[in-house]
Amino acid sequence: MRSHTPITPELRQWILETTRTGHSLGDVLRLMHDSGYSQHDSRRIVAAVLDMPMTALEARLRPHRPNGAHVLLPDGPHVVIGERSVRVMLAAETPPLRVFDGLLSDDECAALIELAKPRLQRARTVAEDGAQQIDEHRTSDGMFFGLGEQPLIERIEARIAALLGMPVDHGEGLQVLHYLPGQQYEPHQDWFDPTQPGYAAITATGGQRIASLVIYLNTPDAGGGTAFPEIGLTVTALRGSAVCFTYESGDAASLHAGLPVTRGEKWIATKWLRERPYREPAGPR
Ligand SMILES: O=C(O)CCC(=O)C(=O)O
Ligand SMILES: [Fe+2]
Repeated sequence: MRSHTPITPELRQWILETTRTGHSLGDVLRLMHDSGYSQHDSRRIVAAVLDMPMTALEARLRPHRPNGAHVLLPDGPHVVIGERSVRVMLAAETPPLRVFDGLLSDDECAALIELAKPRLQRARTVAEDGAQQIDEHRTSDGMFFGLGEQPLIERIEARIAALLGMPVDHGEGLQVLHYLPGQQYEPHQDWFDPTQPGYAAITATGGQRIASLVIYLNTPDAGGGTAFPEIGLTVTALRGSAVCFTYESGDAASLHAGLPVTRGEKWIATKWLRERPYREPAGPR
């Protein structure tokens, strides 16, 4: 049995007052998470105090999506897409997550690395004002392919769309990242924080990010897995396999990190999906 955090009278009072004064359930859960409650505990407590079934609470947290686009994570054990049979190796519910094996062939992985190599630059993150910035928390080198830029990219994007049930045009261009020993990507969320000043600009085209797919293009000699510290899970980086996780309701549990490579190198390709069709902004990135 999982041990349950007790609901103190003060906490009960605070939840009732905060929701009564017009704050959303998302706000209440965010504040609880900020003061140290796990996502599971805060949802359970809020549902109990407001006398709502968990499923009703989860439904209230899900943003309205007028065009009905949702990522559909497959259950497996196999997903057959054209000539390929992709294996579903692991599933989690919070965050919704799947590990896929055999998503790309060894030849496809090698070809992606070769295409990316001459175009690598120090990877950037999105600053609070929406601008691209160099970030000490992300020490890898990276580059973006344009959507459908080459036949190989087009084929991979079509496979991802079929695997996740999302049209190709909801995807940002595929990003390739290269990590050397010691390089990592510290714990972060891929979705954009709606409270940050640059949010409107970043989401003007395509809206919020709703899911991430990280594909491993090689197998590091040691280290370099993708960790999900909120749920105590580390996905091993293995060539051709991938991890996909969704966060349609701005899920705190989707916190993740690219662990330091301790020996060898690590190559990944990341596909971020948007809630609406996305066209890449023109100009240098
Ligand atoms: O390197 C990894 O395993 C994770 C990469 C990642 O989180 C990202 O590209 O957003
Ligand atoms: Fe990420």
